[in-house]
Amino acid sequence: MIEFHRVSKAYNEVKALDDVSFTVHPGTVTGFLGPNGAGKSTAMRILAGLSRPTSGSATVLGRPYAELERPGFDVGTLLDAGAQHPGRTGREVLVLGAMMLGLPRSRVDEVLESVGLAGREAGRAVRGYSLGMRQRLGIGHALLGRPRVLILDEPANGLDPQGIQWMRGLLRGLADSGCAVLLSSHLLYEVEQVADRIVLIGGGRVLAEGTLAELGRGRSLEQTFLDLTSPI
Ligand SMILES: Nc1ncnc2c1ncn2[C@@H]1O[C@H](COP(=O)(O)OP(=O)(O)OP(=O)(O)O)[C@@H](O)[C@H]1O
Repeated sequence: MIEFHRVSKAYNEVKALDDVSFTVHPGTVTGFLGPNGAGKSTAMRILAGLSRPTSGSATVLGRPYAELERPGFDVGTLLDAGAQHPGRTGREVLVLGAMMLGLPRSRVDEVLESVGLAGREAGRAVRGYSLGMRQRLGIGHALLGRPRVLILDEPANGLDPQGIQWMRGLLRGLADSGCAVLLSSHLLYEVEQVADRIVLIGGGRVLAEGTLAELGRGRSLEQTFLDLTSPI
């Protein structure tokens, strides 16, 4: 479970988040949408303990990230696919992550297999990876500890059609097994395929929240997005 309770974040005079409240329940994928600069990354960074809210609270499984006792097993994050050291191989990145969690090497092999990077790809340096391969590695890193909560910032960026289809199945399977998944994306068609609920933000405020059917009322998600976020 993820909960934002009246979260605000100001960067000097810029209000990146303004009184944001919403909940992501176990067993669901929640699409987190909004135009550029809406505040999605800021909200996800606060949730993952990388930034502090000016006021309000963001919690994972009932606690702020910093207070989780087993963060690597509770929550998996993909906030920046470019964050891995370019000189490390994909396997090394995951081995380091597994070591930090006290997991066996066999878990690394399982994850490499499940994200489609097993074999030769695992032994290549990350600097030679395409964006899609980096996203797969980042998703694998997030999944290492079999977390119950996933925070994914634009994970479909750079994935090819097979990759997008794979990720759809992966997220659906994780949610069906009880995970709470928060997924930001600008690929509205993709979100429409996989999300159970939508949180739409603009200018740091929640503009709409609900199931696709509740939000759309017969419109496509793209049309709903444009209707709610376009200046009048
Ligand atoms: N470190 C920072 N310092 C100052 N302003 C910031 C900082 N980080 C974000 N902002 C501002 O906060 C607002 C929200 O930015 P944020 O990156 O959260 O939006 P976003 O919804 O993730 O956008 P995008 O879809 O473009 O990734 C923007 O006005 C941005 O300029």
